[in-house]
Amino acid sequence: MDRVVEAVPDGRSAGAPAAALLSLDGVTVRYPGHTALHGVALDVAEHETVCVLGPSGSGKSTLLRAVAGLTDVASGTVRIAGGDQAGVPTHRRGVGLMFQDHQLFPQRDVGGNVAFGLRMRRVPRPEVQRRVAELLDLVGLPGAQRRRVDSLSGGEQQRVALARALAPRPAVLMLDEPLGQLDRHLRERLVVELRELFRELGTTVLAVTHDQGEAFALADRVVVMREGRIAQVGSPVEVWRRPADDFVAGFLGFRNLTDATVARGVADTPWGELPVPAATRDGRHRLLVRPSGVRLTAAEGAPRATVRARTFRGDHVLLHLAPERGPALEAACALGEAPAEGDTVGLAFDPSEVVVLPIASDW
Ligand SMILES: Nc1ncnc2c1ncn2[C@@H]1O[C@H](COP(=O)(O)OP(=O)(O)OP(=O)(O)O)[C@@H](O)[C@H]1O
Repeated sequence: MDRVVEAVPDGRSAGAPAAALLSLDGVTVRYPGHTALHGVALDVAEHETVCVLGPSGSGKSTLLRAVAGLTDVASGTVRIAGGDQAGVPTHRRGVGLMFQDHQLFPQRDVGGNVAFGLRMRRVPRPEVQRRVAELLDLVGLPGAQRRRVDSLSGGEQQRVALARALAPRPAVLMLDEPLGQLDRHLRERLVVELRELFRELGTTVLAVTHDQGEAFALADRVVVMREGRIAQVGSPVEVWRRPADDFVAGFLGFRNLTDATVARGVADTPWGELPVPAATRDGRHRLLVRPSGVRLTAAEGAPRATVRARTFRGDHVLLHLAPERGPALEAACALGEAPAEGDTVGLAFDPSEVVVLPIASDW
């Protein structure tokens, strides 16, 4: 039963890692007429990669900007290596930035752009050339030193911006949608290479991305934001297996969510009765049933559903089901066993794939 999961009560404030290089404490950011961050607390350990996820407008970019000193902090503290950054300008914070709107220098060629931070730090020319070549290889633009920036596609420019941010090997590298415009194939390759590179360089990374897959592949810990607050912090596995609440579960793409009343290990739900993890207390709960916990069965008397659609998911098929009772359900099904659209199937539920969430959120 190691896959039985209960929502972690402290999921919203998962433990601070040791030796925080970057530390936010009670950080509030206000724009005219709008509070974008509400007392955010977050520690990022040295050498750690933390990815911030969340819906549009939840404050992800504002969090990065507050750390970088690009946005005023109304209250609270940002510390880097223990030092309070209040009043410290961006260029003295030891942070490397790659932001969506961070333009390249159009008058410089690719090599000149990547070398910029190194030249500012008076790194010797042969070392600059070596590092620039190495970084351009890494981002998939080998030998592009002499190319004009305006001759590059948007995706290529993004790769140059990434190389430029990495070049000075900053203490904290901050990335806002670093791979946003790249095609999937390149993104997947770069995520793996970036992770290796960050490990090798010992870089501490705070990144914002819309792409869950990217965040989960890149991060040691993910932060899920909601309306200017942290909804959950944890390792990708923790967050995936134990979403702190309904919001996080929904944000991760889980659709099988329902209110339920539990008595003696059985939940009364709109889909009928289903078994829940043995440790679940009796009473009202919010339940998440993972698609892998919705099984098809030929058993007599099982609740029935019609297959509305099937989505190919690489190693399985996601079935979109219309149950006779209750709202739509998603079920993960092995490739060779997927029923056809329009088929009627029997349903069974696996309690080890049922997650018990808090009934109400205090947002
Ligand atoms: N300069 C500004 N003035 C006023 N409001 C702003 C400003 N910048 C951001 N906001 C607002 O603050 C909130 C948080 O914005 P932020 O850009 O941090 O969100 P985000 O999570 O990064 O969104 P996205 O994923 O769309 O980039 C939003 O409601 C946004 O409209």
